[in-house]
Amino acid sequence: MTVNAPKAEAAPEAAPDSDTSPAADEPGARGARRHTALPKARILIEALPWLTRHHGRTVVIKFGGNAMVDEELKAAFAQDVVFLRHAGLRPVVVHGGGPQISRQLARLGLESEFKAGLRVTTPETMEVVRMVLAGQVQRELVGLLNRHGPLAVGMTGEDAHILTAVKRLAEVDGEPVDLGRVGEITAVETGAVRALLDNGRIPVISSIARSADDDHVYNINADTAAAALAAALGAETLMVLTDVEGLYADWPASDEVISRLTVSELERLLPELASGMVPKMEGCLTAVRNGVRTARVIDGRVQHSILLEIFTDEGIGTMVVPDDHPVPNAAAPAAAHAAPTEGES
Ligand SMILES: Nc1ncnc2c1ncn2[C@@H]1O[C@H](COP(=O)(O)OP(=O)(O)O)[C@@H](O)[C@H]1O
Ligand SMILES: CC(=O)N[C@@H](CCC(=O)OP(=O)(O)O)C(=O)O
Repeated sequence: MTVNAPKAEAAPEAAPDSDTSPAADEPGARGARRHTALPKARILIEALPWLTRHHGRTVVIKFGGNAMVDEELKAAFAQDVVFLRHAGLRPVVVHGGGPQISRQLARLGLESEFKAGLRVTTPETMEVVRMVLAGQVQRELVGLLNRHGPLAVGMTGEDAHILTAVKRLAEVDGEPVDLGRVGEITAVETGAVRALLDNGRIPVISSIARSADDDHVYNINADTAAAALAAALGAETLMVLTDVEGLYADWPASDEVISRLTVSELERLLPELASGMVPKMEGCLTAVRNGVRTARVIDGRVQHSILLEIFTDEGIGTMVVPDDHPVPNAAAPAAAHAAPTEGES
């Protein structure tokens, strides 16, 4: 048994502890090292209420194509998700890749056209969507996560009937508009996702759905797919990572972020929102209406934004809560995301 060692167990990649070196054996050296490690212990202890609160809970994280800004951010995203998994949560990643799809279409000389915020998807476009989401973006995320161990398993909504959809029409100026192979989710089959979670894995899901007649596949907005999955899994939290700080109250005129919204407040606000935020906020609304405890839109450009959101009272972004969700103590710092108390997240 090691008593009062500066570190009971070295991190796998850390240099071997220098306990046995002559310098470390000098009486002052041990005391000083213990002292310098204390802030780390405090940070860990600060996270205890959140760790307790979220243990064993499912968190669906939507990683948007616009938030995948650089290699460092993507690596930090993967670290956060693996951290959640090792902290006893059950993270599920649903990813987008809109900009990546548009780039590939441009390379092929195909145009990207959006109506009501959704990509007009011809059968030819659908092939590119599937190739980019399942063959590139998903593979990259799975690879980044699996640098930390055999954790992530990639799937699309087609696999094991996870997502089934029917054709979705958009509405533009009050008129129905045909978007081609864009789908509206009609059923979510969570068996395969739950089995992976029970097995300690991290499912990484591309936003593509099968059609009920198995005739073809549908392009699904990734925010919508993440929200449907969060609801079907009975997730604790839906976390949408994007390229802005959260929902701006008066975008683009001001950058004042709305930190907390109830379902009723969001319902009133929704008709006024501009296109990028519409699927996100509709998704948050659907998720919370269907039992997800909180849905959050956070800034994916901030390194470790997921950990900040889950484990600290420095929560960032916009949080959507049920109407009867307890209002946090207004006197507490960062009131919208203050430390969890009974019934709070
Ligand atoms: N009220 C709003 N608050 C914040 N962003 C908004 C708002 N209305 C529209 N947007 C736009 O929505 C964008 C995010 O949506 P999107 O580009 O689809 O991102 P992602 O790829 O992460 O899904 C922002 O970059 C911003 O331009
Ligand atoms: C129907 C529809 O618009 N599908 C999206 C799917 C990807 C997506 O949603 O990616 P982001 O999350 O990065 O925006 C698209 O084709 O761009």
